[in-house]
Amino acid sequence: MNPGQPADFASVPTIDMAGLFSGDPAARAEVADALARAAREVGFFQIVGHGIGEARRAALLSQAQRFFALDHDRKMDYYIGRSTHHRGYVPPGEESPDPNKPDRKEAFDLAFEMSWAEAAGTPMLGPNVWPDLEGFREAVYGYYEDAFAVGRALMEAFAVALDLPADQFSRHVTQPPSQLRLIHYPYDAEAEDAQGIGAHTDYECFTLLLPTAAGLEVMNGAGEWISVPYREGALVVNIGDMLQIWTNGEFVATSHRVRKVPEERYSFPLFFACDYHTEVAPLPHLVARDGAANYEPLQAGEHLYAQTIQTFNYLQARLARGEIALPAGARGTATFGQHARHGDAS
Ligand SMILES: O=C(O)CCC(=O)C(=O)O
Ligand SMILES: [Fe+2]
Repeated sequence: MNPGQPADFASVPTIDMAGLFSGDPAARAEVADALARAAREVGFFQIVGHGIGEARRAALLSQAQRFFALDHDRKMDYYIGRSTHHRGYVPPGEESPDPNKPDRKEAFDLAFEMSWAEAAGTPMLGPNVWPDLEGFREAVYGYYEDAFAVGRALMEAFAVALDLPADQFSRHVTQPPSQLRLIHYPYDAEAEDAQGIGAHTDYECFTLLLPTAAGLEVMNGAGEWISVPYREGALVVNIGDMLQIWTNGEFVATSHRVRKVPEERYSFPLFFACDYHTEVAPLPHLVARDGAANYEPLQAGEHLYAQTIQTFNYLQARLARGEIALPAGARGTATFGQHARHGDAS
């Protein structure tokens, strides 16, 4: 298999991860192997048996609906362009993986809760911005903590499946810039094939996404778009750039997109990152096995920051005014993933 390339898969597998939480080593190994196989061949899978209950998921959705139903002006009180460290409301048109095609979506962005002292001036880190809505913070951050725990279990299972110590990756996860986005894709019958989110890979280690409907499509090794079916209560997991590098391309950061939605849709991705200052380089034993390192190392937080600067209008404006700078050695967008090679036309 080519490093960083998925197989010509025709569907996205579903894996029951409950065995990971059992005390039975054989059950844990079986789940870990299934996860690693999917990470290698598809870069995407759905998980059930993750233990995040219906009440938790429903509370997240109802708070997101409540927030997005506010007047535009009220939402703009929390505009991300007012934040020093990328927290708050992202209005439609603010963000575009392809600058000529802005996404048709709005979002609310938060991340790992941290004090200013802990953030110590690091870009992307700091306290969250919370809307003045009773119960919002508890519901949303409660979901964050549950999904974060599932992410940690997955990360440890990936390490075990690669014959590494269980904490090989997770020891780099103490106060990471892992973001939870509440995304709202409004339905607009008039919109002419306006994409929900353009083709891209995710920048972090992996993403855990809770959607409310189908709509997500992923690109297989042949350049064909494959739909991810909606499965109530399942989380969609996909590998991001950092785990592709760490595994020397054994796990693939698969390109994905959301086209014009046929109905109103919400989705809640948690982008599971490692700590800002982590150097992510192909692991030595995988380089030895493969005979070469397939990727240059990158600095986790800087990769995230550089990609974010390149896709958000307000950060582009700060860059143009000289208020911020792109980290040295920043990769362009679409460095990872197959969509640049195949083109992202349907
Ligand atoms: O809404 C979705 O299903 C996909 C969202 C996504 O890919 C992202 O936010 O990176
Ligand atoms: Fe994504």
